[in-house]
Amino acid sequence: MTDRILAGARPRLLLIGANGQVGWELRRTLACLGDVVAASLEGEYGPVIDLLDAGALTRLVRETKPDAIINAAAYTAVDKAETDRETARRINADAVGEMGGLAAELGVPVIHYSTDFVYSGTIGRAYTEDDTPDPINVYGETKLGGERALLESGAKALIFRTSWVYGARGANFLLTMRRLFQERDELRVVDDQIGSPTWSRMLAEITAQVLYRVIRGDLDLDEVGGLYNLTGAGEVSWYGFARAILEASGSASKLLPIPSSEYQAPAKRPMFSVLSNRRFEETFGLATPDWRVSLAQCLEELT
Ligand SMILES: NC(=O)C1=CN([C@@H]2O[C@H](COP(=O)(O)OP(=O)(O)OC[C@H]3O[C@@H](n4cnc5c(N)ncnc54)[C@H](OP(=O)(O)O)[C@@H]3O)[C@@H](O)[C@H]2O)C=CC1
Ligand SMILES: Cc1cn([C@H]2C[C@H](O)[C@@H](COP(=O)(O)OP(=O)(O)O[C@H]3O[C@@H](C)C(=O)[C@@H](O)[C@H]3O)O2)c(=O)[nH]c1=O
Repeated sequence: MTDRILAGARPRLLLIGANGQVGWELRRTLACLGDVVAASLEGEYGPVIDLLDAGALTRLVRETKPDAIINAAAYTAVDKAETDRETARRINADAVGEMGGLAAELGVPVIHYSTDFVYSGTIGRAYTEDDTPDPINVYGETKLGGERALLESGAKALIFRTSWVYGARGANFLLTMRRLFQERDELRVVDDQIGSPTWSRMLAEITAQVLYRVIRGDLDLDEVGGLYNLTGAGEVSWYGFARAILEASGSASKLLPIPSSEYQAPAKRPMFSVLSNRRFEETFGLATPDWRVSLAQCLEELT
């Protein structure tokens, strides 16, 4: 707990990446916990922050003097990252390490997100936090770099490794499928990549529940800080996820399962990247809903 909070002030929460899928939900959810300084690339809801601008993060953090930093910014264009490694590395790894250093200087916690793509997807069972990462694409490599840089920075940090994030806004598989079902009579989707879809709102809400306890001093990150898997419960292929979206949409489009070999993309994707949430559940006493439950709730908003 910072001196400001001990003195009775409302926590000041610096949210970075406030206009992304998860960031947009966090801006609303975190408002219950304190005053949110919602920074983003274009400055839609607060200060502008470009993580590629050397010195900008330091200026923002020193000016804001936050009681906690929540980082939802990232380079998430998986295919583009293959030919834009340097930019992805600076945003996903270097800036995250810098954030950790600044948080350590102020003695405030950082919450950050990582991905199932730190794994190759060849282990054949749900990954635990003890499994050794072995990314097979540039995005995954740079996100792994960010995890390590943050853990080595000396900051009190929570890293939530999540997967297959979707929601009612932003660039995501749910919205892409809904658009394509309108535009095309037939759609082919890979049926041999398995993972766990995660609703951006659910992730934001569960983050807020944990952060509430951290800010109050009920959870000590010297004890429980570190890496946690945190995804929607259950597993499905992209095809299975698309089918659930199709069935809810009432579209007459035809949906065909295909093997990954028939879907050409610049970046390789893991074939089985289900993550076990057990460590998160046991540590924080919270469990995520099955992906079908969250999908239905998200779709209620879109209809
Ligand atoms: N999407 C997914 O399926 C998954 C995401 N994650 C992780 O979850 C977190 C949140 O992801 P999600 O919300 O889906 O991602 P989004 O791509 O929706 O949001 C990322 C945000 O980062 C911003 N950003 C990009 N470059 C910069 C920069 N140079 N400076 C400042 N901001 C920048 C983007 O701005 P702009 O929109 O203006 O480009 C965007 O608002 C990330 O850490 C991601 O790696 C983990 C697993 C799955
Ligand atoms: C649009 C489309 C995609 N696909 C396949 C391609 C890919 O294997 C899978 C998902 O495609 P997308 O490009 O939407 O998603 P992708 O960029 O692979 O999603 C990943 O994003 C990053 C940020 C993460 O961290 C991961 O957890 C994961 O969510 O579906 C089809 O088979 N048919 C289609 O028509």
